[in-house]
Amino acid sequence: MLSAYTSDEIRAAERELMARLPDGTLMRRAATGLAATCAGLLPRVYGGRVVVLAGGGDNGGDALYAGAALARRGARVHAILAGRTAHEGGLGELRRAGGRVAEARSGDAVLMEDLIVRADLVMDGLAGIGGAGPLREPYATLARLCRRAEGVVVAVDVPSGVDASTGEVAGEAVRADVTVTFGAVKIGLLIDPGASHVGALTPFDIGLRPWLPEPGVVALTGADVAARLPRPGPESDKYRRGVVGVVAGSDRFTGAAVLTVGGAVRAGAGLVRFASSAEPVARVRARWPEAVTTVLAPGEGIGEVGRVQAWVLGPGMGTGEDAHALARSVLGSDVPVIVDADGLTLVARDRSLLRREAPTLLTPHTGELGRLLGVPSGEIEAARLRHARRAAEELSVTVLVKGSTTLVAEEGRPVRANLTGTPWLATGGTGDVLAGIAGAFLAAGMTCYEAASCAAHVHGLAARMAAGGPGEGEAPVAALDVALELPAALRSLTVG
Ligand SMILES: NC(=O)C1=CN([C@@H]2O[C@H](COP(=O)(O)OP(=O)(O)OC[C@H]3O[C@@H](n4cnc5c(N)ncnc54)[C@H](OP(=O)(O)O)[C@@H]3O)[C@@H](O)[C@H]2O)[C@@H](O)CC1
Ligand SMILES: Nc1ncnc2c1ncn2[C@@H]1O[C@H](COP(=O)(O)OP(=O)(O)O)[C@@H](O)[C@H]1O
Ligand SMILES: [K+]
Repeated sequence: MLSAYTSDEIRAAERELMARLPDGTLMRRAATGLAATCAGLLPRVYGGRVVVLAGGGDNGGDALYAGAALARRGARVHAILAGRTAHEGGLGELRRAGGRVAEARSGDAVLMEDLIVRADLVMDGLAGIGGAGPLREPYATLARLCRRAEGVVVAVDVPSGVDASTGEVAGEAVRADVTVTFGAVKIGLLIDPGASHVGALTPFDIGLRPWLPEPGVVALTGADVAARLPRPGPESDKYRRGVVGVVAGSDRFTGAAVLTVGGAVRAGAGLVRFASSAEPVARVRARWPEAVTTVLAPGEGIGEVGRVQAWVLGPGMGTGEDAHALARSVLGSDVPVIVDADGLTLVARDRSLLRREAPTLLTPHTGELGRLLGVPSGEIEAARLRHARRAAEELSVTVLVKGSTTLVAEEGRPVRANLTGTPWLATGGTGDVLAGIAGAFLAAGMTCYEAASCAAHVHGLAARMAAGGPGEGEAPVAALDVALELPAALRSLTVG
């Protein structure tokens, strides 16, 4: 399990550790790790062109010391100072090692721009966990110039401009190829928009672990998911493995039904019971003969569908009166329910649907969450963590918020950030598949929190495998490809 922390938590741990070490030891450790990573990224250290962007704080100090270490190995190092002051020790050491120094406020702007653009490596030491609010000038201009850098951009601890505690980005921010982060992973490195500025995340241990608290955000690794996934034993039968009921689709939206059932079937449900109107039932029967189907008359509830251990409610079911009655019937059951898509629209309109004893998992994208909370989706995308937590608290349910970062929030537990997935998932119907996967896991007896976070992981993994990435050779995926790739994704997960 990967644990992530706020800036305040990191600072408190640093204080404890620093009190036990000679002055400057921690920064030396950080700079040593940073210099080693940078050396590995340079085509050749000797003669390599390195630019150090240094803010006025300790983040700049790390970068200056690391720059000095590279200069001692023969790199041509230029520091550009963004603050009115710079870290004294680091600056002195860089100068002694032969590094050149310019000040962003008074130096030759064209020359500095040229240095950044043409460097083999740019170290971003503008601001780390001490960064607050939108980057001011000249920090913002330097961060913007990093985008034009032809060499590799290495963020020191945190890409400058990214809020280390939340992943929020209020203005300009550095887009790094690599982020070397010290002591522990910061929450903002896992959650978009911050996460998409990080590049390859390279944690470097400086000994903070014993002083870190319980994390507020965690991420499951493949081994964590493998250890949690249901597997049939010798005594298993289809009922014990978990029967999932799916209420999805309508005469207008038949595909959502096929995809949701597909997610549940391919993720390993013991049995899928599917209930809807005649047209989606015909489509599901044709595509997934494994499913047991029931045609519902308009306005009819789930009374005749048979016993299930969990329901998935919503994809493509419509939002009219009959759909509302059907949603009430499903949410009136005494088993866990996943509410997705149209089901969420119904719940946003009539919150009383959520008054129930059994657990409920909502799986909104940011637009749907916006409707639930009465907040524009843009605000949710800018501050995902805050809104995921708020939704879980306000609605007293487990919430899986979809999008470029998927988060699972439940009151009293750390938020789980998902590390798998690919932007290729941004295509119609993939959310329906996800709801089906989570349904299979929930029916197998997992809690909403575990089912949601494991489903997100497996879904993201299947999508990546279907897309064929990372890097060259990727191709678009269709939602059904994700469902079909699920067994391969599940097979690839091994308990560590
Ligand atoms: N403590 C330790 O032992 C260790 C600490 N470590 C390192 O220290 C880092 C934390 O250092 P820190 O606390 O000095 O803060 P830091 O991230 O440099 O930011 C402050 C600077 O940024 C500037 N600035 C801020 N916001 C800004 C804005 N919006 N726009 C523009 N400028 C802005 C701010 O400017 P000012 O407000 O002073 O004008 C100030 O100059 C941490 O991330 C890690 O790298 C490691 O070496 C491990 C050991
Ligand atoms: N930019 C992105 N990067 C990674 N994953 C994404 C991105 N955009 C969407 N996704 C994922 O794609 C899926 C889309 O689900 P959803 O919005 O419900 O679509 P639909 O309703 O068409 O099924 C979710 O799992 C979401 O997390
Ligand atoms: K930085």
